[in-house]
Amino acid sequence: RERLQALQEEASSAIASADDLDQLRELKVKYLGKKGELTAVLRGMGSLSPEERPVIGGLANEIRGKLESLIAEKEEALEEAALETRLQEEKIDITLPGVPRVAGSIHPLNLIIEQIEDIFVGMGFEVAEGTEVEVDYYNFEALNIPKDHPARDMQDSFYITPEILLRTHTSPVQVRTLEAKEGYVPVRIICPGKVYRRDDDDATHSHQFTQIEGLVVDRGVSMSELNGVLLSFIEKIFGEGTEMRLRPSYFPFTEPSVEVDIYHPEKGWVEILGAGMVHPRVLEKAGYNPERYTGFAFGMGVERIAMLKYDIDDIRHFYNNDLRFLRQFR
Ligand SMILES: CNC(=O)COc1cccc(Nc2cc(Cl)ccn2)c1
Repeated sequence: RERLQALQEEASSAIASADDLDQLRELKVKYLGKKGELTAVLRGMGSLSPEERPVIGGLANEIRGKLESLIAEKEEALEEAALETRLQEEKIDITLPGVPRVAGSIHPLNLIIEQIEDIFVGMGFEVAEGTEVEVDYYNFEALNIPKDHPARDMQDSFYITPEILLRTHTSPVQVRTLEAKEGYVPVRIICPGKVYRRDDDDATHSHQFTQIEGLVVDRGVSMSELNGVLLSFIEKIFGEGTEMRLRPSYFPFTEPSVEVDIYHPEKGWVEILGAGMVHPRVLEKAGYNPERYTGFAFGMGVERIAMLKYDIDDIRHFYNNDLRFLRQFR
């Protein structure tokens, strides 16, 4: 009897002080398991007298029941505590702002190039591209720019050898395309690309900039078609109702030549591109009979268009890769 009492005391306090489920499980095996201490007592009952056996057996079973419910309560309490701990540790504050996904974005120059390409492709133009390193013939000679013309001076162009240079416009691509078309019409192309000039580098000039030229050659192409194509382009880029005007100008490769202005609400009339009817000598050199075919061409600086459209004050922003600038074009 005393052994049972002592065992109950010992087991009850051990259960009460168990601080995790594993300990509790060990106690369950230790006291109530097949080789447990209580089971051992029950086995040892053979040595008791017949009148003592039922009393001790009853007491032992009573103790077993008590210990089992103590363990069950403790188990529940420990599970409760474990859940509470997890709820505390794994708690998340759903009102916190999400983690921003840093996404890339298209460079503003490429944005504008894509817009301009889409507009002209919508008017039946194809996009033609070519190398940035060119030879003198295609960059100057073929465009009716004679050897002694100022544009060919060393201070204006980057020469690699006396015959090889960085192209100063994308016109060479136009000429090469004309040659490839071998006199077939219609030619309707636009040529975007990087071009290089030795101007000094300042807020409005950069050694490297991006130009887009357009060219149409067919039978009976007229200045009025040029006018219509340009007006349609300007309305799409700068918005319906944008006013356009043409001023007489001069380029060696077009005759007549014009400079095209748009009316900017703050800046007034600003030049955005040059154009003209393709000079007969340029057609001839490219294999087109100027008696039979006529054409028009135009050229624009993409940075200039972008600066006007997005109100950018310094062309160098396009090349400094300052994220504060680039992020504005997400
Ligand atoms: C920024 N202003 C400009 O870039 C002005 O560029 C222009 C103006 C007029 C014509 C052209 N291109 C051209 C091309 C051929 Cl193949 C024949 C005749 N002309 C480019």
